Amino acid sequence: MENPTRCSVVIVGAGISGITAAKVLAENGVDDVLILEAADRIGGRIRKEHFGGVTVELGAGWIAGVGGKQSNPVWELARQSNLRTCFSDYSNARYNIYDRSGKIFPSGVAADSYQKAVESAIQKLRKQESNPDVDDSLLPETPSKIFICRAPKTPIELAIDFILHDFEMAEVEPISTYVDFGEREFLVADERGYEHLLHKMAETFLVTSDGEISDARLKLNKVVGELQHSRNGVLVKTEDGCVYEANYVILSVSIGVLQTHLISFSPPLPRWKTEAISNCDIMVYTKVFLKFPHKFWPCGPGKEFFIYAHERRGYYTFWQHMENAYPGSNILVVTLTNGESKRIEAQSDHETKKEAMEVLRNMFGHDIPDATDILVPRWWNNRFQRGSYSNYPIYVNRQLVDDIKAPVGRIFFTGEHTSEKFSGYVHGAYLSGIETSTALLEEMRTEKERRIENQSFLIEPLFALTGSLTLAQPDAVSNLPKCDMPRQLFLHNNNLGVPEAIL
Ligand SMILES: Cc1cc2nc3c(=O)[nH]c(=O)nc-3n(C[C@H](O)[C@H](O)[C@H](O)COP(=O)(O)OP(=O)(O)OC[C@H]3O[C@@H](n4cnc5c(N)ncnc54)[C@H](O)[C@@H]3O)c2cc1C
Repeated sequence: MENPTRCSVVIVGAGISGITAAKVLAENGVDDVLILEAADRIGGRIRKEHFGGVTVELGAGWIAGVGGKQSNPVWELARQSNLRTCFSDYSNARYNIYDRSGKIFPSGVAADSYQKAVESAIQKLRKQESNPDVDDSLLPETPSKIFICRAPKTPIELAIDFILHDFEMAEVEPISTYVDFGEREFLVADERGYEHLLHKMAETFLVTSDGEISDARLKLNKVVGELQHSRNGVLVKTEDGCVYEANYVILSVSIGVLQTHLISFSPPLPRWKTEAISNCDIMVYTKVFLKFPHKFWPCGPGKEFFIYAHERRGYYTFWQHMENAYPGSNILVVTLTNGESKRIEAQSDHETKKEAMEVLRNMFGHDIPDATDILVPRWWNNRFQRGSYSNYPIYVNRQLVDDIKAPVGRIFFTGEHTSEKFSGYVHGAYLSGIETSTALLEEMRTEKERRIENQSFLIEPLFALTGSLTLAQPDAVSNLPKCDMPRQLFLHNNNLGVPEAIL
Protein backbone atom coordinates (compact mmCIF):
# COMPACT_ATOMS: atom_id res chain seq x y z
CA MET A 1 0.00 0.00 0.00
CA GLU A 2 1.27 3.46 -0.93
CA ASN A 3 1.67 6.05 1.78
CA PRO A 4 -1.72 7.60 2.38
CA THR A 5 -2.30 11.16 1.19
CA ARG A 6 -2.40 13.41 4.25
CA CYS A 7 -4.54 16.53 4.63
CA SER A 8 -6.17 18.57 7.37
CA VAL A 9 -9.77 17.72 6.58
CA VAL A 10 -11.47 15.11 4.40
CA ILE A 11 -15.03 16.01 3.49
CA VAL A 12 -17.15 13.03 2.50
CA GLY A 13 -19.84 14.09 0.01
CA ALA A 14 -20.11 17.02 -2.40
CA GLY A 15 -23.74 18.00 -1.90
CA ILE A 16 -24.54 21.53 -0.81
CA SER A 17 -23.57 20.94 2.83
CA GLY A 18 -20.17 19.43 1.92
CA ILE A 19 -19.33 22.13 -0.63
CA THR A 20 -20.42 24.89 1.77
CA ALA A 21 -18.32 23.40 4.59
CA ALA A 22 -15.26 23.25 2.29
CA LYS A 23 -15.80 26.87 1.23
CA VAL A 24 -15.98 28.11 4.82
CA LEU A 25 -12.79 26.20 5.71
CA ALA A 26 -10.98 27.63 2.66
CA GLU A 27 -12.11 31.15 3.58
CA ASN A 28 -10.56 30.60 7.00
CA GLY A 29 -7.21 29.50 5.69
CA VAL A 30 -7.76 25.73 5.83
CA ASP A 31 -7.28 24.83 2.20
CA ASP A 32 -5.54 21.46 2.43
CA VAL A 33 -8.96 19.86 2.26
CA LEU A 34 -9.98 16.85 0.21
CA ILE A 35 -13.58 16.35 -0.94
CA LEU A 36 -14.42 12.73 -1.73
CA GLU A 37 -17.67 12.25 -3.65
CA ALA A 38 -19.12 8.85 -4.51
CA ALA A 39 -21.02 10.01 -7.61
CA ASP A 40 -19.55 11.32 -10.85
CA ARG A 41 -20.82 14.84 -10.19
CA ILE A 42 -21.28 17.33 -7.39
CA GLY A 43 -24.74 18.34 -6.13
CA GLY A 44 -26.08 15.24 -4.37
CA ARG A 45 -29.81 15.71 -3.99
CA ILE A 46 -29.72 18.87 -6.09
CA ARG A 47 -29.73 17.41 -9.55
CA LYS A 48 -30.90 18.57 -12.93
CA GLU A 49 -31.59 16.47 -15.99
CA HIS A 50 -32.52 17.35 -19.56
CA PHE A 51 -35.93 15.96 -20.31
CA GLY A 52 -38.40 16.74 -23.05
CA GLY A 53 -36.37 19.71 -24.28
CA VAL A 54 -36.04 21.49 -20.91
CA THR A 55 -34.14 21.20 -17.64
CA VAL A 56 -36.05 19.45 -14.87
CA GLU A 57 -35.06 19.05 -11.23
CA LEU A 58 -35.04 15.44 -10.03
CA GLY A 59 -34.25 16.41 -6.45
CA ALA A 60 -34.81 19.79 -4.80
CA GLY A 61 -37.00 21.96 -7.00
CA TRP A 62 -38.23 24.77 -4.80
CA ILE A 63 -36.67 27.49 -2.75
CA ALA A 64 -39.03 27.29 0.18
CA GLY A 65 -39.38 30.14 2.65
CA VAL A 66 -39.25 33.42 0.78
CA GLY A 67 -40.81 36.84 1.42
CA GLY A 68 -40.44 37.02 5.21
CA LYS A 69 -38.62 39.53 7.36
CA GLN A 70 -35.44 37.47 7.28
CA SER A 71 -33.98 36.51 3.93
CA ASN A 72 -33.49 32.84 3.08
CA PRO A 73 -29.74 32.47 2.36
CA VAL A 74 -30.43 30.16 -0.60
CA TRP A 75 -32.78 32.77 -2.06
CA GLU A 76 -29.91 35.25 -1.74
CA LEU A 77 -27.57 32.89 -3.63
CA ALA A 78 -30.23 32.47 -6.31
CA ARG A 79 -30.61 36.23 -6.66
CA GLN A 80 -26.85 36.71 -6.98
CA SER A 81 -26.80 34.15 -9.81
CA ASN A 82 -29.97 35.48 -11.47
CA LEU A 83 -31.46 32.02 -11.21
CA ARG A 84 -34.79 31.92 -13.03
CA THR A 85 -37.64 30.97 -10.67
CA CYS A 86 -41.46 30.84 -10.77
CA PHE A 87 -43.78 31.55 -7.85
CA SER A 88 -45.82 28.47 -6.91
CA ASP A 89 -49.34 29.06 -5.67
CA TYR A 90 -50.56 25.83 -4.11
CA SER A 91 -53.58 27.45 -2.53
CA ASN A 92 -55.91 26.51 -5.39
CA ALA A 93 -54.85 22.87 -5.61
CA ARG A 94 -57.57 21.82 -3.15
CA TYR A 95 -60.22 23.19 -5.54
CA ASN A 96 -58.92 21.10 -8.45
CA ILE A 97 -59.67 17.67 -7.01
CA TYR A 98 -60.76 15.15 -9.64
CA ASP A 99 -62.68 12.00 -8.91
CA ARG A 100 -62.23 8.77 -10.88
CA SER A 101 -64.88 9.78 -13.39
CA GLY A 102 -63.14 13.07 -14.20
CA LYS A 103 -65.54 15.31 -12.26
CA ILE A 104 -64.08 18.09 -10.12
CA PHE A 105 -65.43 18.06 -6.58
CA PRO A 106 -67.61 21.12 -5.89
CA SER A 107 -65.49 23.77 -4.15
CA GLY A 108 -67.75 23.75 -1.07
CA VAL A 109 -67.25 20.00 -0.56
CA ALA A 110 -63.49 20.31 -1.08
CA ALA A 111 -63.20 23.30 1.27
CA ASP A 112 -65.26 21.55 3.92
CA SER A 113 -63.21 18.33 3.75
CA TYR A 114 -60.02 20.34 3.87
CA GLN A 115 -61.11 22.32 6.91
CA LYS A 116 -62.10 19.17 8.78
CA ALA A 117 -58.75 17.57 8.00
CA VAL A 118 -56.83 20.63 9.23
CA GLU A 119 -58.87 20.79 12.46
CA SER A 120 -58.36 17.11 13.11
CA ALA A 121 -54.62 17.38 12.54
CA ILE A 122 -54.34 20.39 14.87
CA GLN A 123 -56.28 18.55 17.57
CA LYS A 124 -53.94 15.58 17.29
CA LEU A 125 -50.85 17.77 17.42
CA ARG A 126 -52.11 19.59 20.52
CA LYS A 127 -52.58 16.23 22.21
CA GLN A 128 -49.06 15.24 21.28
CA GLU A 129 -47.75 18.58 22.50
CA SER A 130 -49.40 18.24 25.90
CA ASN A 131 -48.55 14.57 26.24
CA PRO A 132 -45.46 13.80 24.17
CA ASP A 133 -45.00 10.44 25.89
CA VAL A 134 -48.12 8.92 24.37
CA ASP A 135 -46.89 6.11 22.19
CA ASP A 136 -48.15 7.00 18.74
CA SER A 137 -47.27 3.58 17.45
CA LEU A 138 -50.12 2.16 19.48
CA LEU A 139 -52.50 3.93 17.12
CA PRO A 140 -53.47 1.98 13.99
CA GLU A 141 -50.56 1.83 11.52
CA THR A 142 -51.78 4.11 8.74
CA PRO A 143 -50.16 7.27 7.39
CA SER A 144 -53.26 9.05 8.55
CA LYS A 145 -52.94 8.32 12.25
CA ILE A 146 -53.45 12.04 12.57
CA PHE A 147 -57.20 11.57 12.13
CA ILE A 148 -57.82 10.50 15.66
CA CYS A 149 -61.53 11.14 15.56
CA ARG A 150 -62.15 9.27 12.35
CA ALA A 151 -59.52 8.09 9.93
CA PRO A 152 -59.95 9.37 6.37
CA LYS A 153 -61.73 6.79 4.29
CA THR A 154 -63.26 8.28 1.17
CA PRO A 155 -61.06 9.09 -1.86
CA ILE A 156 -61.35 12.85 -1.28
CA GLU A 157 -60.47 12.50 2.41
CA LEU A 158 -57.50 10.30 1.54
CA ALA A 159 -56.32 12.76 -1.12
CA ILE A 160 -56.54 15.68 1.31
CA ASP A 161 -54.82 13.68 4.04
CA PHE A 162 -51.97 13.02 1.60
CA ILE A 163 -51.71 16.68 0.55
CA LEU A 164 -51.82 17.91 4.12
CA HIS A 165 -49.27 15.54 5.56
CA ASP A 166 -46.95 14.79 2.67
CA PHE A 167 -46.87 18.39 1.40
CA GLU A 168 -48.41 21.14 3.45
CA MET A 169 -47.85 20.58 7.17
CA ALA A 170 -47.23 24.35 7.31
CA GLU A 171 -50.99 24.88 7.28
CA VAL A 172 -51.35 22.83 10.43
CA GLU A 173 -48.39 23.88 12.48
CA PRO A 174 -45.92 26.76 12.07
CA ILE A 175 -42.74 25.46 10.48
CA SER A 176 -39.46 27.31 11.10
CA THR A 177 -38.75 27.74 7.39
CA TYR A 178 -41.99 29.66 6.84
CA VAL A 179 -41.91 31.48 10.18
CA ASP A 180 -38.32 32.66 9.73
CA PHE A 181 -38.05 33.21 5.99
CA GLY A 182 -41.62 33.71 4.75
CA GLU A 183 -44.39 31.56 3.32
CA ARG A 184 -43.74 31.83 -0.39
CA GLU A 185 -42.15 29.12 -2.51
CA PHE A 186 -40.40 29.53 -5.84
CA LEU A 187 -39.78 26.75 -8.32
CA VAL A 188 -36.35 26.83 -9.94
CA ALA A 189 -36.87 26.90 -13.72
CA ASP A 190 -33.45 27.62 -15.08
CA GLU A 191 -31.60 25.74 -17.82
CA ARG A 192 -28.46 25.85 -15.62
CA GLY A 193 -30.36 23.98 -12.90
CA TYR A 194 -30.59 24.51 -9.14
CA GLU A 195 -27.10 22.95 -9.02
CA HIS A 196 -25.70 26.10 -10.65
CA LEU A 197 -25.66 27.58 -7.12
CA LEU A 198 -23.26 24.85 -5.99
CA HIS A 199 -21.00 25.29 -8.99
CA LYS A 200 -20.83 29.05 -8.34
CA MET A 201 -19.90 28.38 -4.74
CA ALA A 202 -17.30 25.74 -5.65
CA GLU A 203 -15.67 28.08 -8.16
CA THR A 204 -14.79 30.52 -5.38
CA PHE A 205 -12.26 28.13 -3.85
CA LEU A 206 -11.62 25.30 -6.33
CA VAL A 207 -9.61 25.63 -9.53
CA THR A 208 -11.66 25.43 -12.74
CA SER A 209 -10.75 25.18 -16.38
CA ASP A 210 -13.21 25.72 -19.23
CA GLY A 211 -15.97 26.11 -16.68
CA GLU A 212 -15.34 22.65 -15.19
CA ILE A 213 -13.86 22.01 -11.75
CA SER A 214 -10.35 20.65 -12.32
CA ASP A 215 -9.03 20.96 -8.77
CA ALA A 216 -7.28 17.85 -7.40
CA ARG A 217 -8.89 18.54 -4.03
CA LEU A 218 -12.23 17.34 -5.41
CA LYS A 219 -12.24 13.64 -6.20
CA LEU A 220 -15.32 12.19 -7.91
CA ASN A 221 -16.26 8.48 -8.07
CA LYS A 222 -14.66 7.94 -4.65
CA VAL A 223 -16.95 5.84 -2.51
CA VAL A 224 -15.85 6.04 1.12
CA GLY A 225 -16.22 2.59 2.67
CA GLU A 226 -14.41 2.84 5.98
CA LEU A 227 -13.39 5.44 8.55
CA GLN A 228 -10.72 4.35 11.05
CA HIS A 229 -10.54 6.99 13.71
CA SER A 230 -8.38 7.55 16.76
CA ARG A 231 -7.21 10.39 18.99
CA ASN A 232 -4.58 11.19 16.40
CA GLY A 233 -6.49 11.34 13.15
CA VAL A 234 -8.71 9.49 10.72
CA LEU A 235 -7.85 7.02 7.98
CA VAL A 236 -10.37 7.21 5.16
CA LYS A 237 -10.58 4.19 2.90
CA THR A 238 -12.42 4.17 -0.41
CA GLU A 239 -13.91 1.21 -2.25
CA ASP A 240 -11.25 1.47 -4.98
CA GLY A 241 -8.50 0.79 -2.42
CA CYS A 242 -7.23 4.35 -1.85
CA VAL A 243 -6.40 5.54 1.65
CA TYR A 244 -6.41 9.13 2.84
CA GLU A 245 -5.18 10.37 6.19
CA ALA A 246 -6.74 13.40 7.79
CA ASN A 247 -6.70 15.26 11.04
CA TYR A 248 -10.50 15.51 10.81
CA VAL A 249 -13.40 14.26 8.70
CA ILE A 250 -16.65 16.04 7.89
CA LEU A 251 -19.23 13.44 6.97
CA SER A 252 -22.06 14.92 4.88
CA VAL A 253 -23.77 11.74 3.64
CA SER A 254 -27.54 11.52 4.07
CA ILE A 255 -29.28 10.00 7.09
CA GLY A 256 -30.39 7.20 4.74
CA VAL A 257 -26.76 6.34 3.97
CA LEU A 258 -25.85 6.50 7.67
CA GLN A 259 -28.60 3.96 8.36
CA THR A 260 -27.04 1.49 5.91
CA HIS A 261 -23.66 -0.14 6.22
CA LEU A 262 -22.08 1.63 3.24
CA ILE A 263 -19.54 3.21 5.58
CA SER A 264 -18.07 1.20 8.44
CA PHE A 265 -16.51 2.87 11.45
CA SER A 266 -13.57 1.53 13.37
CA PRO A 267 -13.98 1.68 16.31
CA PRO A 268 -17.76 1.48 15.83
CA LEU A 269 -19.85 4.58 16.52
CA PRO A 270 -21.10 4.78 20.11
CA ARG A 271 -24.55 3.49 20.91
CA TRP A 272 -26.11 6.93 21.53
CA LYS A 273 -25.08 7.87 18.00
CA THR A 274 -26.31 4.75 16.23
CA GLU A 275 -29.60 4.90 18.13
CA ALA A 276 -30.16 8.52 17.15
CA ILE A 277 -29.37 7.73 13.50
CA SER A 278 -31.80 4.84 13.43
CA ASN A 279 -34.55 6.89 15.13
CA CYS A 280 -34.69 9.49 12.39
CA ASP A 281 -37.34 8.85 9.72
CA ILE A 282 -36.66 9.21 6.03
CA MET A 283 -39.09 10.52 3.48
CA VAL A 284 -39.01 9.13 -0.03
CA TYR A 285 -40.36 11.72 -2.44
CA THR A 286 -40.45 11.03 -6.15
CA LYS A 287 -41.30 13.35 -8.99
CA VAL A 288 -42.28 11.44 -12.13
CA PHE A 289 -42.01 13.50 -15.33
CA LEU A 290 -44.20 12.77 -18.35
CA LYS A 291 -43.82 14.38 -21.77
CA PHE A 292 -46.81 14.72 -24.14
CA PRO A 293 -47.20 15.71 -27.78
CA HIS A 294 -49.67 18.41 -26.74
CA LYS A 295 -51.51 19.78 -23.70
CA PHE A 296 -54.87 18.40 -22.66
CA TRP A 297 -55.04 19.75 -19.12
CA PRO A 298 -56.42 23.12 -18.04
CA CYS A 299 -53.89 25.95 -17.75
CA GLY A 300 -54.28 29.51 -16.54
CA PRO A 301 -54.48 31.05 -13.07
CA GLY A 302 -55.04 28.60 -10.21
CA LYS A 303 -54.64 25.52 -12.40
CA GLU A 304 -50.94 24.67 -12.01
CA PHE A 305 -51.59 22.00 -9.38
CA PHE A 306 -54.35 19.41 -9.38
CA ILE A 307 -55.26 16.38 -7.34
CA TYR A 308 -56.57 12.93 -8.14
CA ALA A 309 -58.79 11.29 -5.50
CA HIS A 310 -58.38 7.53 -5.43
CA GLU A 311 -59.28 4.91 -2.84
CA ARG A 312 -55.60 4.13 -2.35
CA ARG A 313 -53.82 6.88 -0.43
CA GLY A 314 -51.05 8.56 -2.41
CA TYR A 315 -51.86 6.78 -5.68
CA TYR A 316 -50.77 9.35 -8.33
CA THR A 317 -52.44 12.02 -6.17
CA PHE A 318 -50.51 15.24 -6.68
CA TRP A 319 -50.03 16.68 -10.19
CA GLN A 320 -48.38 19.77 -11.59
CA HIS A 321 -48.16 21.07 -15.14
CA MET A 322 -44.94 22.77 -16.21
CA GLU A 323 -46.49 25.45 -18.42
CA ASN A 324 -45.70 28.21 -15.91
CA ALA A 325 -42.08 27.12 -15.63
CA TYR A 326 -41.54 26.22 -19.28
CA PRO A 327 -44.41 27.33 -21.54
CA GLY A 328 -44.98 24.92 -24.41
CA SER A 329 -42.99 22.12 -22.78
CA ASN A 330 -46.09 19.86 -22.53
CA ILE A 331 -44.75 18.20 -19.40
CA LEU A 332 -46.71 16.95 -16.39
CA VAL A 333 -45.17 15.97 -13.06
CA VAL A 334 -46.81 13.61 -10.59
CA THR A 335 -45.40 13.24 -7.08
CA LEU A 336 -45.44 9.99 -5.13
CA THR A 337 -44.07 9.39 -1.67
CA ASN A 338 -42.86 6.65 0.67
CA GLY A 339 -44.56 3.27 -0.03
CA GLU A 340 -45.79 4.37 -3.46
CA SER A 341 -42.33 5.71 -4.35
CA LYS A 342 -40.71 2.43 -3.37
CA ARG A 343 -43.34 0.47 -5.30
CA ILE A 344 -42.78 2.34 -8.56
CA GLU A 345 -39.01 2.30 -8.12
CA ALA A 346 -39.22 -1.48 -8.13
CA GLN A 347 -41.21 -1.73 -11.34
CA SER A 348 -40.34 -0.83 -14.93
CA ASP A 349 -40.88 2.72 -16.16
CA HIS A 350 -43.18 1.25 -18.78
CA GLU A 351 -45.45 -0.08 -16.02
CA THR A 352 -45.41 3.28 -14.23
CA LYS A 353 -46.32 5.06 -17.46
CA LYS A 354 -49.23 2.67 -17.95
CA GLU A 355 -50.54 3.38 -14.44
CA ALA A 356 -50.11 7.14 -14.81
CA MET A 357 -51.89 7.12 -18.19
CA GLU A 358 -54.83 5.25 -16.72
CA VAL A 359 -55.12 7.86 -13.98
CA LEU A 360 -54.89 10.71 -16.52
CA ARG A 361 -57.55 9.05 -18.71
CA ASN A 362 -59.82 8.82 -15.67
CA MET A 363 -59.38 12.54 -15.15
CA PHE A 364 -59.31 13.83 -18.72
CA GLY A 365 -61.00 11.20 -20.86
CA HIS A 366 -59.90 8.45 -23.21
CA ASP A 367 -58.90 10.62 -26.14
CA ILE A 368 -55.78 12.06 -24.58
CA PRO A 369 -52.47 11.09 -26.22
CA ASP A 370 -49.99 8.68 -24.65
CA ALA A 371 -46.93 10.18 -22.99
CA THR A 372 -43.99 10.08 -25.39
CA ASP A 373 -41.39 9.92 -22.62
CA ILE A 374 -41.16 9.27 -18.88
CA LEU A 375 -38.49 9.98 -16.28
CA VAL A 376 -38.58 8.19 -12.91
CA PRO A 377 -35.84 9.13 -10.41
CA ARG A 378 -34.91 6.40 -7.94
CA TRP A 379 -33.80 8.08 -4.71
CA TRP A 380 -34.61 5.07 -2.53
CA ASN A 381 -32.56 2.59 -4.52
CA ASN A 382 -29.64 4.98 -4.95
CA ARG A 383 -27.08 3.59 -2.51
CA PHE A 384 -25.56 7.06 -2.10
CA GLN A 385 -28.91 8.50 -0.95
CA ARG A 386 -31.37 5.87 0.35
CA GLY A 387 -34.29 8.29 0.43
CA SER A 388 -35.06 11.92 -0.26
CA TYR A 389 -34.76 13.74 3.06
CA SER A 390 -34.97 13.34 6.83
CA ASN A 391 -38.42 13.54 8.32
CA TYR A 392 -38.39 14.48 11.99
CA PRO A 393 -41.69 14.59 13.85
CA ILE A 394 -43.14 18.11 14.24
CA TYR A 395 -42.42 18.00 17.97
CA VAL A 396 -38.94 16.73 17.61
CA ASN A 397 -37.07 15.62 20.66
CA ARG A 398 -34.20 18.12 20.73
CA GLN A 399 -31.83 15.46 22.05
CA LEU A 400 -32.34 13.41 18.88
CA VAL A 401 -31.07 16.17 16.57
CA ASP A 402 -28.26 17.03 18.99
CA ASP A 403 -27.10 13.41 18.98
CA ILE A 404 -27.31 13.12 15.19
CA LYS A 405 -25.23 16.25 14.79
CA ALA A 406 -22.70 15.73 17.60
CA PRO A 407 -19.15 14.87 16.50
CA VAL A 408 -17.60 11.53 17.44
CA GLY A 409 -13.94 12.17 18.15
CA ARG A 410 -12.51 13.63 14.97
CA ILE A 411 -15.55 12.87 12.82
CA PHE A 412 -17.93 15.81 12.38
CA PHE A 413 -21.44 15.29 10.98
CA THR A 414 -23.22 17.68 8.65
CA GLY A 415 -26.08 17.71 6.13
CA GLU A 416 -29.76 18.66 6.11
CA HIS A 417 -30.54 16.01 8.77
CA THR A 418 -28.30 17.83 11.27
CA SER A 419 -30.22 21.10 10.98
CA GLU A 420 -32.36 21.64 14.03
CA LYS A 421 -34.71 24.16 12.42
CA PHE A 422 -34.53 23.50 8.69
CA SER A 423 -33.99 19.77 8.24
CA GLY A 424 -35.16 18.45 4.87
CA TYR A 425 -34.46 21.66 2.98
CA VAL A 426 -31.65 22.97 0.79
CA HIS A 427 -31.21 25.95 3.13
CA GLY A 428 -31.01 23.51 6.07
CA ALA A 429 -28.16 21.68 4.35
CA TYR A 430 -26.45 24.95 3.43
CA LEU A 431 -26.65 26.35 6.96
CA SER A 432 -25.52 23.04 8.46
CA GLY A 433 -22.38 23.18 6.27
CA ILE A 434 -21.59 26.59 7.75
CA GLU A 435 -22.37 25.50 11.30
CA THR A 436 -20.30 22.31 11.14
CA SER A 437 -17.24 23.93 9.58
CA THR A 438 -17.42 26.77 12.11
CA ALA A 439 -17.50 24.22 14.95
CA LEU A 440 -14.55 22.39 13.38
CA LEU A 441 -12.53 25.60 13.02
CA GLU A 442 -13.13 26.26 16.70
CA GLU A 443 -11.97 22.74 17.55
CA MET A 444 -8.85 23.20 15.41
CA ARG A 445 -8.06 26.46 17.21
CA THR A 446 -8.48 24.81 20.61
CA GLU A 447 -6.30 21.90 19.57
CA LYS A 448 -3.58 24.24 18.37
CA GLU A 449 -3.60 26.02 21.73
CA ARG A 450 -3.38 22.67 23.52
CA ARG A 451 -0.41 21.72 21.33
CA ILE A 452 1.41 24.96 22.04
CA GLU A 453 0.94 24.45 25.76
CA ASN A 454 2.13 20.88 25.39
CA GLN A 455 5.17 21.89 23.35
CA SER A 456 6.42 24.29 25.99
CA PHE A 457 5.80 21.64 28.62
CA LEU A 458 8.07 19.24 26.68
CA ILE A 459 10.59 21.68 25.32
CA GLU A 460 11.53 23.47 28.55
CA PRO A 461 12.99 20.37 30.27
CA LEU A 462 14.87 19.49 27.07
CA PHE A 463 16.45 22.92 26.93
CA ALA A 464 17.58 22.42 30.45
CA LEU A 465 19.12 19.08 29.40
CA THR A 466 20.87 20.02 26.14
CA GLY A 467 21.09 23.75 26.08
CA SER A 468 20.41 23.61 22.37
CA LEU A 469 17.54 22.14 20.41
CA THR A 470 16.11 22.34 16.90
CA LEU A 471 12.99 20.83 15.47
CA ALA A 472 13.66 18.87 12.32
CA GLN A 473 10.14 19.48 11.00
CA PRO A 474 8.74 22.45 12.83
CA ASP A 475 5.65 22.70 10.60
CA ALA A 476 4.89 19.05 10.92
CA VAL A 477 5.16 19.31 14.67
CA SER A 478 2.76 22.18 14.89
CA ASN A 479 0.26 20.20 12.84
CA LEU A 480 0.38 17.00 14.82
CA PRO A 481 -1.82 15.89 17.64
CA LYS A 482 -0.04 16.02 20.98
CA CYS A 483 0.73 12.33 21.47
CA ASP A 484 2.73 12.20 18.21
CA MET A 485 4.96 15.08 19.10
CA PRO A 486 7.93 13.41 20.87
CA ARG A 487 8.64 11.34 17.75
CA GLN A 488 9.37 14.53 15.91
CA LEU A 489 11.85 16.01 18.38
CA PHE A 490 15.48 15.75 17.29
CA LEU A 491 18.53 16.72 19.30
CA HIS A 492 21.04 19.00 17.67
CA ASN A 493 24.84 18.57 18.25
CA ASN A 494 24.34 15.18 19.69
CA ASN A 495 27.41 14.76 21.90
CA LEU A 496 25.60 12.85 24.59
CA GLY A 497 25.65 9.41 23.01
CA VAL A 498 21.86 9.24 22.91
CA PRO A 499 20.01 8.22 19.76
CA GLU A 500 19.54 10.95 17.11
CA ALA A 501 15.83 11.03 17.55
CA ILE A 502 14.12 10.63 20.88
CA LEU A 503 11.75 7.60 20.54
C1 LIG B 1 -36.90 14.46 -4.67
C2 LIG B 1 -36.43 15.52 -3.72
C3 LIG B 1 -37.11 16.72 -3.65
C4 LIG B 1 -36.67 17.73 -2.80
N1 LIG B 1 -37.31 18.94 -2.83
C5 LIG B 1 -36.79 19.97 -2.14
C6 LIG B 1 -37.28 21.28 -2.35
O1 LIG B 1 -38.16 21.50 -3.19
N2 LIG B 1 -36.76 22.29 -1.60
C7 LIG B 1 -35.76 22.07 -0.69
O2 LIG B 1 -35.31 23.03 -0.05
N3 LIG B 1 -35.25 20.83 -0.50
C8 LIG B 1 -35.72 19.79 -1.22
N4 LIG B 1 -35.17 18.55 -1.11
C9 LIG B 1 -34.13 18.32 -0.07
C10 LIG B 1 -32.75 18.82 -0.50
O3 LIG B 1 -32.46 18.38 -1.79
C11 LIG B 1 -31.72 18.30 0.48
O4 LIG B 1 -32.10 18.70 1.80
C12 LIG B 1 -30.29 18.81 0.26
O5 LIG B 1 -29.98 18.88 -1.10
C13 LIG B 1 -29.35 17.88 1.01
O6 LIG B 1 -28.03 18.31 0.87
P1 LIG B 1 -26.89 17.57 1.70
O7 LIG B 1 -25.60 18.22 1.37
O8 LIG B 1 -27.29 17.47 3.12
O9 LIG B 1 -26.88 16.06 1.18
P2 LIG B 1 -26.60 15.45 -0.26
O10 LIG B 1 -27.00 16.40 -1.31
O11 LIG B 1 -27.23 14.11 -0.28
O12 LIG B 1 -25.01 15.30 -0.30
C14 LIG B 1 -24.35 14.17 0.24
C15 LIG B 1 -23.36 13.65 -0.79
O13 LIG B 1 -22.68 12.53 -0.24
C16 LIG B 1 -22.39 11.62 -1.29
N5 LIG B 1 -22.11 10.31 -0.69
C17 LIG B 1 -22.97 9.44 -0.14
N6 LIG B 1 -22.32 8.34 0.31
C18 LIG B 1 -21.00 8.55 0.05
C19 LIG B 1 -19.82 7.78 0.28
N7 LIG B 1 -19.85 6.59 0.90
N8 LIG B 1 -18.63 8.28 -0.13
C20 LIG B 1 -18.55 9.51 -0.74
N9 LIG B 1 -19.65 10.27 -0.97
C21 LIG B 1 -20.86 9.80 -0.58
C22 LIG B 1 -23.65 11.65 -2.13
O14 LIG B 1 -23.41 11.17 -3.43
C23 LIG B 1 -24.00 13.14 -2.09
O15 LIG B 1 -23.46 13.83 -3.19
C24 LIG B 1 -35.55 17.52 -1.97
C25 LIG B 1 -34.86 16.31 -2.03
C26 LIG B 1 -35.29 15.33 -2.91
C27 LIG B 1 -34.49 14.06 -3.03
